[in-house]
Amino acid sequence: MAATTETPVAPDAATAPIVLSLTGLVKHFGDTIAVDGVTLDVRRGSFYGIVGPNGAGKTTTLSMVTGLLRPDAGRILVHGVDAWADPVKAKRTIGVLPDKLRLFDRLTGAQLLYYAGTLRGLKNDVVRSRSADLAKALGIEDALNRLVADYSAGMTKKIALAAAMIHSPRLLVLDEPFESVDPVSAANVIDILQRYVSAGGTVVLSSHGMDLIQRVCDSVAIIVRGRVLAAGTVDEVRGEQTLEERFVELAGGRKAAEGMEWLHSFSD
Ligand SMILES: Nc1ncnc2c1ncn2[C@@H]1O[C@H](COP(=O)(O)OP(=O)(O)OP(=O)(O)O)[C@@H](O)[C@H]1O
Repeated sequence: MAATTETPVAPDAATAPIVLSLTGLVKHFGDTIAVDGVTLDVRRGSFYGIVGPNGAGKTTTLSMVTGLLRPDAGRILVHGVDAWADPVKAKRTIGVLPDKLRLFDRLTGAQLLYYAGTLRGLKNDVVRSRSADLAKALGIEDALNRLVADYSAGMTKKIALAAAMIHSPRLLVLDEPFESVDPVSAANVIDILQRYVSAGGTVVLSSHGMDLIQRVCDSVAIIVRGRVLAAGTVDEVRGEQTLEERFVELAGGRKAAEGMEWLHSFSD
């Protein structure tokens, strides 16, 4: 894909404060090193993409940022607050869309949003009006009174996204927000997020959608085997290539489709 003039502009490094700072993050699971010294800075007003192959450590990194997993080593500062020394203060400013959605799915969508909003200290009427706004923007108004357990995958993602945003956090950490979401809804969500970023919010998201990251994000980090192999503005990271080409290069290239002839010898 050719370079576009629409590439989002990264916040000015000289003036925009760092709202999320990761230094030397490490996480092991037994003998597996899931995250191996991740260091990243995200500035206010940034739309920051995290990409990497399956198993690269993206979810593990984001889970440490949002307080779901304790790091073995390293430091996370959210708006200058150490996320593991003072998690209550740090979490107040974050909205989280976790990867494995563990929602209270015996609640209706409206009840889930009510729970999310009141947990964050919002008054009843504020929760109700924001729930209505979010449901309308995400196209799930008709589903608000149905049990979340009965939602489709995309609808579940949307209600979780609404729950992450309802308290208008300064920083949104979204793990694969567009997975299972249809293209029209994804475009609506992007629109909402772009307006949020223009107003000074910050988005950090992981995704496998290289075109989407290249189009929407101003900055990106490519994580491979638990390490940041490239980070910076999207244009810095991709250089003369598309982001996808750069990603494939750093991830070790594509494997030639050799062998597997058995798959073409149809057994019936
Ligand atoms: N709870 C866990 N117990 C054991 N190993 C884990 C656990 N969570 C993650 N891992 C391992 O850590 C590594 C990184 O996983 P992670 O889920 O962070 O990758 P990812 O980049 O988010 O991948 P994907 O793109 O497939 O979602 C993988 O090898 C994974 O098997």
